[in-house]
Amino acid sequence: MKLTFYKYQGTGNDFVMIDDRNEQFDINDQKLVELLCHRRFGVGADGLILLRNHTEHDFEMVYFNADGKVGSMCGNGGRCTVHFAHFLGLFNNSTTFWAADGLHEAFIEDGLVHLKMNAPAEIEQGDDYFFMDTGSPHYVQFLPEVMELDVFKEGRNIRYNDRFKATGTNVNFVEQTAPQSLTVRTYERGVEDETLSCGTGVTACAIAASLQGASSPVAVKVMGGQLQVSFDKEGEQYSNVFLIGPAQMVFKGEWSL
Ligand SMILES: N[C@@H](CCC[C@H](N)C(=O)O)C(=O)O
Repeated sequence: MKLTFYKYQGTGNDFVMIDDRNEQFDINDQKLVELLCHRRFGVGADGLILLRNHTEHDFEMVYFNADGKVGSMCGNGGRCTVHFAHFLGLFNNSTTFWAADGLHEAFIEDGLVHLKMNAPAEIEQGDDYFFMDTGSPHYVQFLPEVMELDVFKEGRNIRYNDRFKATGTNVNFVEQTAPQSLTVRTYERGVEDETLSCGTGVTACAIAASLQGASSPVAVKVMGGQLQVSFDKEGEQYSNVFLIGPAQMVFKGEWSL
């Protein structure tokens, strides 16, 4: 039996994408997801996404991390799934879809996917960090010269500290390069390594930057490209948070089961 898949990338965060509207994929097959994502024995990806039908919305996105476990929200994966849904003809101009953290709206304009993100319900601010959930949990730390940092080592230290080791967190290191511009590098839980981009992470970093004076939109450079985050802010309440950036179908393939 053959499994048809599409390889996607959004600013270098890459995914195995499967049209699973007939629900043939066994979501409990953690080993298969892990193998498909494996960079030597499989297709290679940071995560795997199933596009499924939804009773009230255009589609549902089911996201798995590269470790094979069902994940929380993935912002870049969401942007890629919107592109894929448009490719499949599931919407024309704008769409609504269901994901792990609930409802999302999106549209494609000038080749960029605009994905509405769920604003964090609360934001923890420590001496040298922010922590919030933008669909996935994110620890955010500002520092100078982020390109000099050993992100794998420093990210792993935080992800596996006493507070986070049980459920994990993603860890973002941010350099503010101009009042409205950030450079972000992220250690991702479930991949357990630095990835080239993390959409929910970039969203958290832009919100953290706005709490320190940045206004919307915030331009964010990541290892795999350029993203933008726009939002409305009233006090510490955020709404209309949009993650904006490119999404690309790289190739189509078949996996023999
Ligand atoms: N790459 C993602 C985040 C995916 C989820 C993350 N690995 C987690 O387990 O929290 C993104 O673009 O948001």
